[in-house]
Amino acid sequence: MSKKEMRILSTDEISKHNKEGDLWVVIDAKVYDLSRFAAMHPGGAAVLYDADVAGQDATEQFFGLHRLEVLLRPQYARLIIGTVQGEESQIHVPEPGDISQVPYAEPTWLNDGYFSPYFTDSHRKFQSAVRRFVDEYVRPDAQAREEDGKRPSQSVFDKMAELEMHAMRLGPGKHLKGRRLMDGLVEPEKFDYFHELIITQELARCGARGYGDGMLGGMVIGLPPVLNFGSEEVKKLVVPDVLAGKKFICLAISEAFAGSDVAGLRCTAVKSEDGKEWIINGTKKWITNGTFADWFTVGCRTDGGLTVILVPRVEGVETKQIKTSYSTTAGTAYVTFDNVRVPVGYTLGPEDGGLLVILSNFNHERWVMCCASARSQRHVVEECLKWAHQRKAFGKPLTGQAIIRAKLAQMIARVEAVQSWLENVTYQMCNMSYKQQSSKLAGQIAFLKMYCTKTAQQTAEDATQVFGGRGITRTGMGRMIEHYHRTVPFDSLLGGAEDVLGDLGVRQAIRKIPANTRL
Ligand code: HEM
Repeated sequence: MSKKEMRILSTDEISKHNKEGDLWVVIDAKVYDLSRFAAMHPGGAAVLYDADVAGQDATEQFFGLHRLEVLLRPQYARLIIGTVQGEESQIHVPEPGDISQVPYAEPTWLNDGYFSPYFTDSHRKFQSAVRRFVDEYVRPDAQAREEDGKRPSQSVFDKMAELEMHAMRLGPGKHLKGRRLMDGLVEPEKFDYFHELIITQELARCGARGYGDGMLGGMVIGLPPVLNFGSEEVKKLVVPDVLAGKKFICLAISEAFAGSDVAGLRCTAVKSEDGKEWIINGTKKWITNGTFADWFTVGCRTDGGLTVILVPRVEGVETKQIKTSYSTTAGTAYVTFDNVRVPVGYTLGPEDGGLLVILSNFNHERWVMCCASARSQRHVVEECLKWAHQRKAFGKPLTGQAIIRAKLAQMIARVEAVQSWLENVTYQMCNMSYKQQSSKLAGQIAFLKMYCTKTAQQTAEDATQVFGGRGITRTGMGRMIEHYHRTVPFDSLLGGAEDVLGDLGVRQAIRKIPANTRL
């Protein structure tokens, strides 16, 4: 209905429409005609004929039971016939790009009146553009694909490619040279890890974990070995199409036989008699984006150790979807290589020196996961604050219960700690050479990831208690919490299991204790 046709209705008039076949309800100063909808209402017709609802202002009841997004669906927005005389809508409908005004819903650097030693004007402009883009194009696709399990839409990949977002997700480096980043907002040489953190955190706000990995998680970990260790010929073959979002690549290391223990891999590569080809046999498991990948960066056992080899989807390569507890939109695959022949020129890094190739990428991969995990955790804090504020139980909002406030306190403290530590590590990355990062940050990043994912799980547990039954329901008020609680273990396993990482950090620290130190 156009604004012109909107009627201004008195509360007296509205209250007369309070029965079956003639039912009006007020929500946030807008009058909804539910006469025909009542029979189709998912919550049943009876609740709408209640004396407190029919012909009355049911705003509070509505928001105790539904998310704001319900009212924004076009089929429901059409039910509005007018507004209440002398009243104005009080509820803010977020616009693409908006910064949330809920305390702790944003990292401090994005809140008015707070300061940051790390984020510059360039980062702020960049954040604002990325958020608008994600709100407009990525979030709707994320929610739809998370439901139907298909991979992220090609139209979204294409739009991201126009802005060079795929290239930026690999971090600062030579691969950005000559590219127009975010419509020219950042010069390639000025792009740093804080810009990358922003992209990762903005994407994580979609609250769709399977989609988050489907959104080329495989590229973020599978392409760096090509960029850093591939021949010029191989790079030319692979990099342009992958960064244009036209072809897909994944990292294929873990197997049913070996996960964190990369030295125990069983997939083999042997040279053909003429020495010109590798012949690859074996299997890989949990390969993100594997179902739709055109290229696989594969860790293989060779005569003298491990070798990383780029494998195209050729004869002998097969991929099967693995059903995990997040959606199939991530394209998690079981991959089999059956006498697959690839040119020896596709070797990435030194023959038998693959361990270095694999390890060299771990810090960045884990740091990316920390960025996403910290932001998802914050999204849950926002959901809990909003819910506790609008939901009434025992005659008062949930925020009136001390036990709920205590849970919120822990959640907020955890997410603030995680983000502050993350920003510190990111600052170190911006100022260290790659070599320095490997020696000084491997332990820091391992601990940070361990801490991010431990606190994430505590927050998932607390949030589920705060939401009650809704926290275990896939639709409605608690759907974000149900999703988070179900998918939170992914971060604690992918890129290095929590306990393995903690141990790695301690072992590195022990090695660096000066030999001449004593209590
Ligand atoms: C414009 C008006 C309304 C629309 C479009 C609407 C729509 C919906 C939808 C789509 C659901 C499914 C759950 C979800 O997606 O959140 C639902 C559930 C429900 N609705 Fe409504 N509704 C309206 C008004 C009301 C009002 C005024 C009440 C007041 C009592 C109410 C009570 C319920 C209940 C009890 C449920 C079940 C909630 C649950 O399973 O947790 N609805 N409604």
